[in-house]
Amino acid sequence: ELPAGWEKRLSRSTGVSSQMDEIVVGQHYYLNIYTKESQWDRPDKPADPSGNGKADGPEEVQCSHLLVKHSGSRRPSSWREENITRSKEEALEMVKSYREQIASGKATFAELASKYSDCSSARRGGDLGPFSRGAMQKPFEQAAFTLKVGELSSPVHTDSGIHIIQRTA
Ligand SMILES: N=C(N)NCCC[C@H](NC(=O)[C@@H]1CCC/C1=C\[C@H](COP(=O)(O)O)NC(=O)[C@@H](N)Cc1ccccc1)C(N)=O
Repeated sequence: ELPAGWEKRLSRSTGVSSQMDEIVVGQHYYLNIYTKESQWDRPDKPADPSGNGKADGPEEVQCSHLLVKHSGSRRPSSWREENITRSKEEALEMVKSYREQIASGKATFAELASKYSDCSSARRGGDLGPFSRGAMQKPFEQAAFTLKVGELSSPVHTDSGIHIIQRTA
């Protein structure tokens, strides 16, 4: 029997949580149901309800993003283009090209976002301002809260289209 406040879980995906060093699939780990912190070692005492607060990463992040919409976007229209018909594949190629230009220093994030982003935040160089969990679509949130400050995401797919995200704070 587990001490109170713990649940035994099976790690189905890699990167179960930031506390885990090695990343394995199919291993059991233990979840503190209060703080959502996880650990590999079987707990020998009741879970501590007062988390140390570092487990879930920052409460709030600030990001800029460059969004390329496609025919499958939930709203295939933007300030740039009334009716967006490009394919998802084409959008992905464009996003990869923008990412490469930014990563190589050929262009700044703000330059490309203000020219090419299909989001109204283009007029602010892609800046979305600060946001906490629960504001953005899940794939976007997961990527944003995993990035370190200054880091550039790989292409992120949401119902809006394909994003490159840069965490700025
Ligand atoms: N700051 C917030 N809380 N604003 C509400 C965010 C709603 C949220 N949006 C998203 O998850 C994606 C990722 C980032 C932008 C975005 C989508 C769309 C474009 O896609 P579409 O909706 O045509 O499919 N842009 C927006 O929402 C813009 N207002 C973001 C923004 C623009 C200017 C200043 C600040 C924020 C959602 N839950 O749908």
